[in-house]
Order: sequence, then structure tokens, then C-alpha cells
Amino acid sequence: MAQTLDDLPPRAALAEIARDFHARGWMAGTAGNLSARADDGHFWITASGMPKGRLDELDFLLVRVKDGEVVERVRPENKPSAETAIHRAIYALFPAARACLHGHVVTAAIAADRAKKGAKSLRLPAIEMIKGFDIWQQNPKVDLPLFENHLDVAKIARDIDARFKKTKPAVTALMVRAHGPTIWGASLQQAYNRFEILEYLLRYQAQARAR
Ligand SMILES: CSCCC(=O)C(=O)COP(=O)(O)O
Ligand SMILES: [Zn+2]
Repeated sequence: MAQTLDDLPPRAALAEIARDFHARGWMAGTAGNLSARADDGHFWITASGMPKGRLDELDFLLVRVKDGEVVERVRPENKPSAETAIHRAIYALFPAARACLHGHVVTAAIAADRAKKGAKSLRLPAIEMIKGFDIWQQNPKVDLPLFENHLDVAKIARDIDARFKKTKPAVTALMVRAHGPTIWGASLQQAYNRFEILEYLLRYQAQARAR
């Protein structure tokens, strides 16, 4: 077994993450999409509408960051994720991002539901796990950026681009209301770790409120 996800070829690592997230209920059915940078200008992304627990290395397409053009696809019938625009926005905004993971996570959707109408962020609990986002402060006030969901995914991507061009987020993560979180990282393993950590933080918060 590879020691870390970064020891695997990117498409093999993404397929492994998809199986893992599917088993944990974070990519139920066809939900979610995963990508990894191939080079500065391109990234591999999951094919749209595939059962995410059963992907293989051929179910990824190589997409150009600047215009979304598909430059390589092994299975001619495959289309890039319907949410490719969000991945493109993240790679264009954050040159250090090497991987970008989107799932549909119940705890995250419920946390967003609880937020006031029009809220632009969710406050994360100031517990030890926040260090997983490289935040090393006593009782930090850390906000997870929150975006509205739109049928037009390009509109979500434009909102992300506009907000993050003005203000860089405190965490390498965002949440789309009634939809799901997207987390990026400087490596595949870091993005994976941070996805788990964000889910832990939101689960902790929900359970702490319910006790
Ligand atoms: C039942 S999932 C609805 C679409 C979605 O939100 C998603 O994450 C999966 O879309 P894709 O095109 O990447 O399969
Ligand atoms: Zn989605």
C-alpha cells in the first residue's frame, strides 16, 4: 500500500479517495467531483454522472484551467464534471493548490442550513483540530466561506472568484449552501486530510450543540 496519496499517480489517488468518500457517505451515488493538477495549466477531473464508488483511472479527463477545454479523455463518452467551473476557479485563484475535492456531506449541509439567510460564512469551532488548516492561534475565530447554490454552476464559480479575489479565505475550503463543501490543498494528501478535518469540525459542532 502507498504510504501517502501523493505516492500514487494522481488518477489512481483520486479513484482511491472517491471509493473512500463513497464508503463514508460523502460521495453517495454520483455526488461529488475530485481533481488534481497535472501541471500549472491543466488538471485531471472526474467524469460527470459516474457512480463515485466505482471509478477507475480511465474515468478522468484532462482539462485546461484557463478555458475549461478538455485536452485528453480516454473514454469518448465521458464528459467532465458539471462542476468543473468551480475547480477551474480554485486552480486559477490559488497557484499552490494541487488538488480540489468536492463532496456532499450531511453535517456540512445541516450546518449551512442553520446559518442565517444571506450569511457569508460559518464560524468553525476553536478546537485543536483547526491546526489541521495550519491555524496556530489560541481560540482562533475562523470562518468557512459560505456561498449560495445556483443551478447555473458558472454563477457559483463567478461568486467564488469575485469574493476570493478581494479576500483570501482563512481556510482552504468553502461551502455551498444546500450542496456541499469543496476543499483544496498543496497536495492530494493535504486536501484529503483537510476534508476529513472539516467534516470532523462540523460534526463536533453539531454534536456539541445537541448535547
Ligand atoms: C447527485 S449529484 C448532483 C450534481 C453534483 O452536485 C455533483 O457533485 C456531481 O456532479 P458531476 O457532474 O461531477 O458528477
Ligand atoms: Zn456537487
